[in-house]
Amino acid sequence: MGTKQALWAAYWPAPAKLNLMLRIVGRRADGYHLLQTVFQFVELADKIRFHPDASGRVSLKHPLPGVAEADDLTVRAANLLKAATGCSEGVCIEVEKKLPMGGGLGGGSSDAATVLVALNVLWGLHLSTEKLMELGLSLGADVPIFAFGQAAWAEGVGEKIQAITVSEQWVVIIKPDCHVNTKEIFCAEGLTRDSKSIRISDFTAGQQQNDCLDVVCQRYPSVKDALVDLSEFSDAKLTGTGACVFAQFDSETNAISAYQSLKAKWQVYLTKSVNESPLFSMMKSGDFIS
Ligand SMILES: C[C@@](CO)(OP(=O)(O)O)[C@H](O)COP(=O)(O)OP(=O)(O)OC[C@H]1O[C@@H](n2ccc(N)nc2=O)[C@H](O)[C@@H]1O
Ligand SMILES: Nc1ncnc2c1ncn2[C@@H]1O[C@H](COP(=O)(O)OP(=O)(O)O)[C@@H](O)[C@H]1O
Repeated sequence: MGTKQALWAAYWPAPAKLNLMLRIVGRRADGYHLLQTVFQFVELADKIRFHPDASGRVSLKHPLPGVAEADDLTVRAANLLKAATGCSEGVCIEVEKKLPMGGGLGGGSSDAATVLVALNVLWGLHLSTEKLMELGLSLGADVPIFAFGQAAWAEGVGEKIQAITVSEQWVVIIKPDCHVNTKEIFCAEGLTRDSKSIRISDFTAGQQQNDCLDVVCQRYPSVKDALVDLSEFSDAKLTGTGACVFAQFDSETNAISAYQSLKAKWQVYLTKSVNESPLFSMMKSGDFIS
């Protein structure tokens, strides 16, 4: 890893995730749904920089519109780390937001995980990945996968995680102009909640449905429109509870051509899927971007 100075000057990536499939296989006593899902990362990422604060306070350089500073997942993650370790350090967190909020790409959860992983290094806390994942789970169901950092098969509410290798491809993502409320989808009457549990080999053999798809398309017509438009180019899927939809391409030329055609009508992103989170790739390579 780089020198202390290089680490404090670095921009730490907080990548988006895709759910390559999502099955709802049951429900816990507290109402939370039991899932089977496959997570993979993409190179598209928020970027986070940390500035030491001798006062011991945790603050944000640029609060996000519509999110109170104390509710921001990055601030909550840093305060959680302090409470769990008794660390008296302070930090000002600077987030360069690239990921659309509330789009099913997990940006807030990823920001929180990057704060946990980065401050563990910057503050010299030496917490294990398992401990960071456990702390992350108390912030949100999607935080542990980002602290784990490898594409994974996940069960439970997303906390029982097993690394898998899936093919890395070019990806085109459309963010429809709507905000899907995750809670509303999980509360919907028509939601499939009794899918049969499958094995990883079933997923590999092609069982890759997203059980939220029908309910999301009924309630959010622009998600359905985006799926129809993207399907012209490749198999299109919903990530998580949406609103984003994505398609994978093994040819860069085909991905660029889809991106070019769609961008007149949609907010669209061209990126690559990766099995190792760019956060972990950066830490392993020691190639810190400042
Ligand atoms: C569905 C997934 C798949 O990756 O992603 P998103 O598309 O939302 O990002 C996640 O499990 C989302 O996890 P997370 O982002 O932490 O969910 P939250 O916003 O906390 O959930 C909002 C509400 O949805 C319901 N909920 C959420 C997750 C779950 N497994 N069962 C549920 O019933 C609960 O009522 C919860 O209060
Ligand atoms: N640092 C953060 N970045 C994004 N959203 C945040 C953050 N902190 C709190 N939030 C809240 O979390 C919600 C979900 O954000 P996000 O993780 O981007 O979406 P999703 O879970 O659909 O992928 C946002 O609408 C916002 O209110």
